[in-house]
Amino acid sequence: MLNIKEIQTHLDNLTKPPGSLGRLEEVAAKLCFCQQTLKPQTRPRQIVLFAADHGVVEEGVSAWPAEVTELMIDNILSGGAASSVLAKTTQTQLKLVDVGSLCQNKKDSKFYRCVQIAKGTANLAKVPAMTKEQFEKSMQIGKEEAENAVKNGAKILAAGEMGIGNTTAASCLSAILCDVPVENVIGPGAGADDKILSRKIQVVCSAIKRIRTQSNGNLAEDIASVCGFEIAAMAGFYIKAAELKTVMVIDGFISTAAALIAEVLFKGSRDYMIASHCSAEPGHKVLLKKLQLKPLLDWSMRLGEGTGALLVMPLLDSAADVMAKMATFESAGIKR
Ligand SMILES: O=C(O)c1ccc[n+]([C@@H]2O[C@H](COP(=O)([O-])O)[C@@H](O)[C@H]2O)c1
Ligand SMILES: Cc1cc2nc[nH]c2cc1C
Repeated sequence: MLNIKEIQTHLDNLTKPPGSLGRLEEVAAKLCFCQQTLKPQTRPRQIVLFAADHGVVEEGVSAWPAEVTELMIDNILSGGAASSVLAKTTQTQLKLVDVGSLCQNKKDSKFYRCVQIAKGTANLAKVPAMTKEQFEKSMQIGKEEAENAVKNGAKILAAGEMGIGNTTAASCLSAILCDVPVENVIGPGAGADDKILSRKIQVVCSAIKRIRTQSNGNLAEDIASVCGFEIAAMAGFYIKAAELKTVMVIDGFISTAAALIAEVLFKGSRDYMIASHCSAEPGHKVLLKKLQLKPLLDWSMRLGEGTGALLVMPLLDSAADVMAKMATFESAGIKR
């Protein structure tokens, strides 16, 4: 078993003042510890984007109509989305899994899987978004995706999402799991104006109230009642990645809500997580704090789709290369 002390000793033997590569050293150490080697690998790697729709959109909580989820699925698969572009730039294989969008027809792409649990969740403002069975089924799909990716050789995993309305679900989850006031975790999502925002606050407050007054104490059921199929699938994906001791890069607000579900249901998952960035969505900070993860970037991004996770892949490449390729003081003949 390679321990942190041995990894740190190697880092300090490399030709640089100890600690002078700052957080790059932290990332390098995490890769080494998770992979149990001083020569960690960051390729091949895979990002799986989970897409789904949300019944709560009918309450007027998003600046966009639900149809945009399908249009973006098409865009992602045909290479025009930010995630498609960044996946190419960073040489990360991208797959899209539809776990519950409103799409009627299957798409024609080898990087696509359609396993719709339902055509969107139920409206969480009125009823539970999904049953516990649907929640478990979504998690299972995520687990399968992580398992397949690792079987196919992926050394680094990332998940992302596409789902109009999913910041409302993620806000509910954040308020429940972090036990903070709703105002601390609600933001404009994909561009809500003041009117939409105040409706969103009402909807989230009443869903939380319903859970707090009607919960039978089963946390998984409470989570399911405000979750999204793509969020549950990402949680399953992260749990399986942790079980397989594989490093996973976490994206934005919604992905981090799923990461917290994973940690709650499978303690220790966070040890394999690297937080790529802190989104402009206010709840993201709250979730990262709860998970005790320090994001690599704070670039005011708020797109989702796995874009933050993709953006930091070259940082992981650099960390791995530093570890594996730098000269040591001894090999370079430098006395300390
Ligand atoms: O990941 C984030 O931090 C993030 C922050 C704001 C919005 N999004 C994306 O915007 C969509 C949800 O926004 P909304 O306003 O429809 O709930 C969904 O497709 C997410 O990928 C993502
Ligand atoms: C255009 C658009 C692209 C997205 N990608 C992720 N969420 C999104 C939301 C919208 C509205």
